[in-house]
Order: sequence, then structure tokens, then C-alpha cells
Amino acid sequence: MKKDEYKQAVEKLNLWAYHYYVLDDPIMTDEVYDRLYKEVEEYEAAHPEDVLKDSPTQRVGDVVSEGFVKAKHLSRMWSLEDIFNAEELKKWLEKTYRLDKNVTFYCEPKYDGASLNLIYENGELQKGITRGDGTVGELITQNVKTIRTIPLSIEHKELIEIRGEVVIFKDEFDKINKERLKKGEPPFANPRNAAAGSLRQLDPSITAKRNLVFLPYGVGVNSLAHKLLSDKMSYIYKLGFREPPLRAVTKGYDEIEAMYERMKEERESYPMMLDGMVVKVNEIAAQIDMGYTVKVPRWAVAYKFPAVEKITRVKDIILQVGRTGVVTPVAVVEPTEIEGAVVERATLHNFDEIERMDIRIGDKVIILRSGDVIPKIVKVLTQERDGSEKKVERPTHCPVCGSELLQEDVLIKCQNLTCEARVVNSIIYFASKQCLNIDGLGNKIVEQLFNAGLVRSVLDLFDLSMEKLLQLEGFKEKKAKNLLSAIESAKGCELWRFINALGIEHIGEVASKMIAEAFGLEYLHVTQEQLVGIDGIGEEMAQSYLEFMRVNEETVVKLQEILQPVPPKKRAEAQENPFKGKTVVLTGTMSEPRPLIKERLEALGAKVSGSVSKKTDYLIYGEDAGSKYDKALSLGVKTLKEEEMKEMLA
Ligand SMILES: NC(=O)c1ccc[n+]([C@@H]2O[C@H](COP(=O)([O-])OP(=O)(O)OC[C@H]3O[C@@H](n4cnc5c(N)ncnc54)[C@H](O)[C@@H]3O)[C@@H](O)[C@H]2O)c1
Ligand SMILES: [Zn+2]
Repeated sequence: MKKDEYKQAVEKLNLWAYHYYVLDDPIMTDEVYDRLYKEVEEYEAAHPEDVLKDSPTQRVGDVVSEGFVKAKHLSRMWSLEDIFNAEELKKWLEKTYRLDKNVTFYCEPKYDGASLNLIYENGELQKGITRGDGTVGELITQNVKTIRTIPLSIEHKELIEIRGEVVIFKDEFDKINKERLKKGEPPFANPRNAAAGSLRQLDPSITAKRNLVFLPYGVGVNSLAHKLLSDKMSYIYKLGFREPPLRAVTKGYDEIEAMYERMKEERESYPMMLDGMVVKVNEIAAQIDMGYTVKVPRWAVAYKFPAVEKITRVKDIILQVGRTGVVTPVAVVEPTEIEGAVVERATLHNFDEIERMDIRIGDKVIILRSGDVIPKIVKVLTQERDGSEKKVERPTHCPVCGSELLQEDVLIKCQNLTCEARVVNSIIYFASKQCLNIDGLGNKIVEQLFNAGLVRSVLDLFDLSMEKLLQLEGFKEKKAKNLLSAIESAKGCELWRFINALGIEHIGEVASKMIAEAFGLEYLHVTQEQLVGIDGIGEEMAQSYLEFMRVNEETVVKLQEILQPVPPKKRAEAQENPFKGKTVVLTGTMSEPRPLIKERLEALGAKVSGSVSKKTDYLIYGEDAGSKYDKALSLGVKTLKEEEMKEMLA
């Protein structure tokens, strides 16, 4: 790096940091930011005389916004040095051991949110202040008081600063973004920005709605006598703060590495986003000896996890037609490695989203991959456009069969039941794990069977033969035999798998199980009333189920003959009793949890239904019985108090 390159790099970093910290709307990935930051650091180490005052290495990054009252922290807040691999950890440990060779290390998550300092005096929360420039931050006490994981008063009466991270849990983040999309507002790029943006609201009622969570990681001014950070933190958690999902004291390199691997593995299952693991010297006396640089403590380091966000380019936007006919746009992106997997596609949900984000073919975008889900585009780098980018039009005709598409809310649907894409995808679904679980019937093979004209519906699967399969490219005797025996072994499947495999809209695995349980092999001839009588099956589901069975009865019957699905085992025949064979409905508050009573009645041979109809034999009610009781009266259904039921059984 030359001197003028260094100056440009500092400018760039400051621009990115402005979008990140002030606007809560980054225009660059952390990975690219961190890389340039490292280069700037290296240049500065080699040319200390050139270091610019406004270099991001010289200060804690956040800025204090106009609009908030400023407040001073009682003691400074810091940033953290970052490391990215085992080698850098080794170097950091060497450096630390040179300062004190007897230390141990406290490891805890590095939460990805916004830092917050809480000042408690006389056991009362006095102030909440954002990190700001580390010395002065924004006073946001009113907002902070809306966060339920922050106690307004604590047992500890002496003055104390408790520091932590304000985050948004992943499921809450998804919920907020869905709502924002519905209202036509731009979604947050990631949970960090959502948390920071929600915390720094001039109107506390907005903060209150966002379900923020506070996770403490340290203290500022305090009079605690603990010699170890781990003990200090245990004390803080006992005061009523939320504990991290994982923390441990480690002895050195091997244990830290093991902890890092474990946290990296487990982080998907944590409710909050982590972007690394923080390693801190556990002995407070050693921490004090080691001290601070202008920006970070020498006794701590952030060991970052591999980036889940990358920059790539949208090469094309293609359309996929699913088994229900929904047409989904998918972005084809330049192959990009994220956490060991090469990403080539990103979901786009629907065309409203494409229009709202203004995603164009040729755009540079930030994609995010979390867990196994298909990556999504979180940001379009519009500042990188050169005018060659192309907008995509909303399709009017099915890309597969050419029939006219129907626009239904935000969904676009192909309504042609014989559309090749729909047929192929329903066969793939039929064979999938949660349905008939037929090994060897994946996308490619189904497409091949379809294109060769061998399989045009699920029924055709059972007409396949060795002879037919051997005509296909890539099929030798062994492969053909395996496939035939996998199809054969689907016979005698559990009934719920059979129902689920039909692919009825709104009827998934859970509903299929409930229907199989309730009706056994009578599943085909049920009424709307009987269906909604099952707890958990609503009107829409029932309608969809009945309509499907009406239209496809013939196919379903044939399939049943072939597959011979097995209904769930009936319970052992119950002894004679007043409830045997009766349909009962429970309502109101009972002396025991209702599921318990339900189970007992079922063991007696009763059918416990969720709603009252003419076919109900008894309505059994507890305290505060409401509309079901009224309905039973109006239908002339016999009602029994809980005690009366017990008497009948005595
Ligand atoms: N994408 C961009 O354009 C852009 C711009 C600026 C900064 N950034 C990102 O921000 C980072 C630098 O930001 P920073 O200086 O705020 O520091 P940081 O976020 O890397 O680390 C320091 C902060 O981590 C938080 N933290 C979470 N868990 C912690 C724990 N257990 N113990 C202590 N602290 C914990 C604290 O709030 C602390 O202030 C960079 O690594 C970069 O990735 C990105
Ligand atoms: Zn079609």
C-alpha cells in the first residue's frame, strides 16, 4: 500500500462505517471492511508517522447522532481486536503470555448487536447509554426501560456499570422483516442493524415493540471484589440478567480452539446471532496490568467466525414452478464460497420483493447464508452500478407450459394441472423423505423418467419394470433393481405418509398424522364437520382436503389399492363404560390439565373432538365454559360437569 492508497482506504472505511454505525444500513460486507482495515493497520505499523487522525484504527467507531442527548460513560467503553484463524490466535496468545505467563482465558459468545452501558445506583437503573465514541454516547434510558431483559432494579446497591450487547433474536428478526415487507417498508439487512436501529429510536414506543434482548458481557465502574472475571459474570447473571448459551474458562491454545469449534458448531441452534467468540484473560489483576491500546483492551480478543455474508453478482433471474404451481423467481449468482459451501443460487421469494429491492440482472449484491437454508440477497450495492444492469419483468405466462399465470396476492401461479413442472415436482414430493421416502427418486431421476415418457403421474411409478428402466441412459441392472425395490418397499407404508404424499395444499405432515389417527382407512369419506372436529384442523384446511379428495378420488383409491397403507394401531379394546364409543368435547378450566383428561377418556374408548356438533354425545365442561357450552345447549347435546363425568365412572 502506498501513501495515497492508504489515504483512500481510510476514506472508504470511514464511508462504510458511517453507513454501518450511523445509518444502521451497511453498504459493504464485514469481510471486505475487515480486510481493508487489516491492510490499513499494517501500513500504519510500518509508517507510524503517516497515521491519520481520523483513521478507524484510532477510535471506537460509533458516532453520536444529533437528536439524542449525550451522556458520558463513567469509565471508557472499548472495541475489540479481531482475529480470524488459529495462527492469529497463537500469535495473540504469545503476546499475552509475554505480559503474564500464568493467565487463564474466559470464553463467551461475541454477540452481533449494539453495545449498551447500564448505570445502576442504589440498586436502580439510572441511565442507559450507547457506546458512542467510547467516552460519550447517546442517552437512551427511556428506550432501554422498554427492554424486558433489563431489570429496572437489582439487589446490588453500590454504583455499577453493566455492559452488554442489545440483540434481536433470529426468529423475531424474521418476523419484523415480514411485517416491514407487508407494509412496504425496506427490511433490515441483518439482526445487528435491526437491533441497533430499534435501540436508537427517538420514540421509545417503537423500541418497545421490537422485543430486544440485553446480554451482558462485562462491567465498567464497579466495587466487586471478585478476582476472576468468570466469577464477576456469575454474580451479574444472578442479579437477574440473561446468561450466554455457552461460556467456559479455558487453559490455553488447545482448549480455546476446542471451545471455538464447539461454539461455531452450536451457534445455529442459539436464538441470537453470533459473529465470533470472545477470549478474555480471566484474572482481573492481570487485566489491569495489561491495560489498553487507544482502542482495544490488550487482555481480550474477538475470534471471528467465518463470514456468512459475501458479495457476488446476479447473473440471471430464473423462474421455478413448484408442485402447487407457484412460480418463484430465483437469482443465479456468480459462484461464491460461504463457510465451505459454494453458493450459486439465492431465493428471491416473489416479484414484489424484486421490485421493492430493485434487484437487476448484473447487480452486485450481498448474500447471506445461515444454516442450511438457501442464501438470500440482503442488499443491492446500487452504488456499484454502471448502467448495464437489466430490470426483470413480471412473467405473464408459465415458463414451462406457457399457460397464462394467475396473480394471487403476492403469489404468481400456473393453474395448469398437467404443467410438466407441477407434475414432476409432485412426483419428487411424493417420493421425498417426509412422504413415502423412496430412495433413489431424486430430482434428476424423476425428470429423466418423465422425459422418457415412462412416468407421467405417481401411478406410473408402480408400472415401472426392469425392462423399461434398462432403456434409460445410465441405468444398469443394479441401479434399476435398487430403484424397483425402493418403490416396492413403499407398499405397506404408514397411512399418514400416504396422505401427506398426496401433496394436498395446507395439509402437511402434522395434519396428515391427525387425519390418519382420527379416521384410519375411512380418511376418504369424511365430512367438513368431522374434519374441523379435530383440534388443529381449520376451515381452510378442511376445505382444501375435501376438494382434493373430490377431484382426485379415483386416483387416490387406485393408489391405496397399490400401496395398502397401514392405519395407526388402535388402542387395546376398552372395558365397557359409559364413554366407550362416544364422541365427547371438553371445554372450560378443569381440575387437571385437559390433555390428561383427554388421554384418559381416549383410553376408555371415547373419541375426543375439538368442536361441538350434532354428533357430539357429551360436552364435558369445567369452570368458565364459553361458546362450546352454548352451542351444545342449542344443539341439545347432553352436557356434563367434570364432577358428573367422574361420578359416572366411579
Ligand atoms: N460492513 C461495514 O461496512 C462495516 C463498517 C464498520 C464496521 N463493521 C464491522 O464492525 C466491526 C468493528 O466494529 P466495532 O469496533 O464496533 O467492534 P466489534 O463489533 O468488532 O467488537 C467490539 C464490540 O463487540 C461487542 N461484543 C459482543 N459480545 C461481546 C463480548 N462477549 N465481550 C465484549 N464485547 C462484546 C461489544 O459491543 C463491543 O463493543 C468490524 O469487525 C466490522 O466487521 C462493518
Ligand atoms: Zn405451467
